[in-house]
Amino acid sequence: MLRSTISSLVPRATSVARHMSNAAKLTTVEINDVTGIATLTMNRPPVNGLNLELLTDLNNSIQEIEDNKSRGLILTSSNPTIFSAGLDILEMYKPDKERLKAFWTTLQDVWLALYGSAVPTAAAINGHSPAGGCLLATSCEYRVMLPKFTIGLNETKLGIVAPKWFMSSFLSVLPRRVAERALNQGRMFTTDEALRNGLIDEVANSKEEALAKCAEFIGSFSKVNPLARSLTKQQLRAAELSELENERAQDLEKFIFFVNQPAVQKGLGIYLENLKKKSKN
Ligand SMILES: CC/C=C\C/C=C\C/C=C\CC/C=C/CC(=O)SCCNC(=O)CCNC(=O)[C@H](O)C(C)(C)COP(=O)(O)OP(=O)(O)OC[C@H]1O[C@@H](n2cnc3c(N)ncnc32)[C@H](O)[C@@H]1OP(=O)(O)O
Repeated sequence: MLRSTISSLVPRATSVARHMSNAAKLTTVEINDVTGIATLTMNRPPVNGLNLELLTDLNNSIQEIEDNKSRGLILTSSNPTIFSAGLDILEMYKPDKERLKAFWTTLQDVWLALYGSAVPTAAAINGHSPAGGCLLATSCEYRVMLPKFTIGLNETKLGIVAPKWFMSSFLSVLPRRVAERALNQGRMFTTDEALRNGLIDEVANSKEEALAKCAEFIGSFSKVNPLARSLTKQQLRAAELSELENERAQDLEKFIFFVNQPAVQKGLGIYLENLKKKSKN
């Protein structure tokens, strides 16, 4: 922490971004040598569906960014129209028992790491962001979104239930009555609606502008002691984090039980079929 305090006082050499992670992975991390901010990009075509491998790479990348004492983390996508389609439904439909366990455990890890991250976090939402995509975005401290996309927790539309910790992230951003109604309806907000309701903080007209606005937000902490800032954030988020930490095993059990219910499997099958039909038209 002292290192980042000192480095915040020392002007950095001018240079372009430097890659830390290798492109064969489903995420890349680029550190801007001038600002010290890390951009974490999801890159799993076609829709950044969060499967076990993408979640594993996300988790490792967040860890890498924390370990390297980056000045902040910006989460974005390499896809020009999709931030993330949320959880890869194929992980939950007719699942393999062991893989399903690893999948959910890694999702828990990612949420704990991102929501509880010591560094300032922001999401440059450069495309649609349903369900798990919205979870990632609302785990960050700041959101900038491009026009004409959608974001929200649409789980009820799939016949599934957003776990409590998904709701915690949502509730950390939206007023309770807006969150409650949206969760019950499985509402997807357009960019304009998201801005009006406070689900996002700003709108940008291009990905570059979104990244710049995220960097500006992170830069707003440049004169704040990083240790004081991160301890303040951690205290504010401690209750939700401990709730999952203390109930991880039960949360996993509940998920496995719920996903394996015949009615849930049937609903997921129909939802997938409709998605495939839509993509063929
Ligand atoms: C009492 C109980 C208490 C507690 C409960 C305990 C546990 C809770 C249990 C479960 C909770 C689980 C939580 C889940 C959260 C989720 O994230 S579920 C996923 C929700 N996601 C969606 O609904 C998004 C669906 N996708 C879309 O809307 C569109 O695809 C999207 C707008 C993202 C992009 O549109 P477009 O660019 O037109 O692309 P296509 O629709 O053509 O899609 C391209 C191909 O990708 C496939 N695909 C899309 N999304 C997904 C996905 N999420 N998973 C898997 N596959 C996906 C799509 O089928 C196309 O495939 P094809 O090319 O046809 O093969």
